[in-house]
Amino acid sequence: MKMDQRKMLTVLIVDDEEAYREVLQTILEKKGYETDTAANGKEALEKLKQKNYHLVLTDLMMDEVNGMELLEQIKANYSDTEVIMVTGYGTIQNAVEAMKKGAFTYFIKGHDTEALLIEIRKIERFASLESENERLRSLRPSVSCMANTKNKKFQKVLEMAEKAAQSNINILILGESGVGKEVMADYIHHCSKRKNHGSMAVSCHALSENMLESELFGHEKGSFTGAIERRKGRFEAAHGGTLFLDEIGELSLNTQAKLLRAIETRKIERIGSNKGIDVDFRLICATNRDLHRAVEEGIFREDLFFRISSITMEIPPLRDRKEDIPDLINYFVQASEKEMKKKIHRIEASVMDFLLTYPYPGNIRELKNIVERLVVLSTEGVIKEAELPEVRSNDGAKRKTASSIIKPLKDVRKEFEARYIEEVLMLCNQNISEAAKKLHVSRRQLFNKITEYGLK
Ligand SMILES: Nc1ncnc2c1ncn2[C@@H]1O[C@H](COP(=O)(O)OP(=O)(O)OP(=O)(O)O)[C@@H](O)[C@H]1O
Repeated sequence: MKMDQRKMLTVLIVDDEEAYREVLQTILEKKGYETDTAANGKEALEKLKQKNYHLVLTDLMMDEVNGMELLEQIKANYSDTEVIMVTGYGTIQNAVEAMKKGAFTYFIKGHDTEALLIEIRKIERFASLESENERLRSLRPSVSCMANTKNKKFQKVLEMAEKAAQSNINILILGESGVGKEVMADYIHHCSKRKNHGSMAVSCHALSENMLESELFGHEKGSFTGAIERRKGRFEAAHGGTLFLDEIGELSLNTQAKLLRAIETRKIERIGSNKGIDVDFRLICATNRDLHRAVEEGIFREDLFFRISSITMEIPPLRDRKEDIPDLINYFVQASEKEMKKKIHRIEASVMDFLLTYPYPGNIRELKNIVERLVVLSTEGVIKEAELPEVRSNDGAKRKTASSIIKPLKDVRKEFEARYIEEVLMLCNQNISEAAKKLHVSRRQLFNKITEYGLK
């Protein structure tokens, strides 16, 4: 049974001895548990109809539906409710029997109630643990979509992420634009002990150097024109939690030096102040840039690269994990239905065929956009082929969506680069050293490209 984080465990105490009911009620209420009482099994069943209880603490021997019968009814009809059987000395054998029938444990009347409280705390932990997972799922619906991946390579990445989440190690997430690097960073944060503290995301690409530094480190009032009041930066806001730096490859050398110092000393200074402020953060960075290359080109500090990449994981592009496309389509259709208050009853086979086979250069982001658009344009609950903004290529076989005609320049560059390298390799009989020489790049650089584009 789900337990709201703020709510306490709800307990129903069932005993025909009024004095004993009251003793237990007083003890449990002192611990902050919400309690109700019933004088026998029959009364308890009535109460169970009206309210959800996490736990029923029941005496074994009672008239009108005894403890064992009550247990059987609870396990049959309220399977999430735990039962602790309370017995006298002479009936321990029955208590053991009760556990076989699904009771959580038993408690012997007259024993130290501390033992009972320990068992109740266990139930409480289970309930809140379950609710935490539940909360996670409802907060981040995309997480369940990711966690249920059918792709072996991505499963390994997820396993690595879950393990890495347990430590404070710095993590670098690689992958093409739109593959879900930020979603992964979020997942790691929520799998970690830091989940109850903030997770701050900063895109290093979107801001100018000065703005970015002010965003990261904060500033004192009057430290620059426009700094009309003191402002805490993201490092401070992420204290105790996670700092996610997206597009880390875009940082200027200047900011890289400041970031390196913050990572090494775990201290930052607000702009306009030289007072060191302690900050405790887990750093997750992401990029779709080739950082090795950026290091070789001298535009990314090697020491910073080593610092941020204690664990590096690469999210495969969507075209390499096609087995996840059906779940993602379902997820985005449902999410769009909810958001747009529309109901989709049917997707035409040709649209489905397209969605399942399209190569998605823009990865999950592109799939999401296409599905959202299709749901908007749907009529009478049907997504039709006519709604697919398609153009047929000359041979009439391949279809492309309008969103794929105009692509980000960097994607086009990559596609061209991949095709060109492939051609040069062919001319050089797949000899990498020779091709590298002709292309004026190092053998390692070329090798990285070949791996990146999956050319071999
Ligand atoms: N597993 C998933 N389930 C549902 N939605 C997802 C999933 N992964 C990514 N998305 C969605 O796809 C879009 C792109 O995801 P995200 O921003 O995490 O990608 P990214 O790799 O960080 O992109 P960029 O490199 O452009 O920053 C977002 O709208 C995100 O919500």
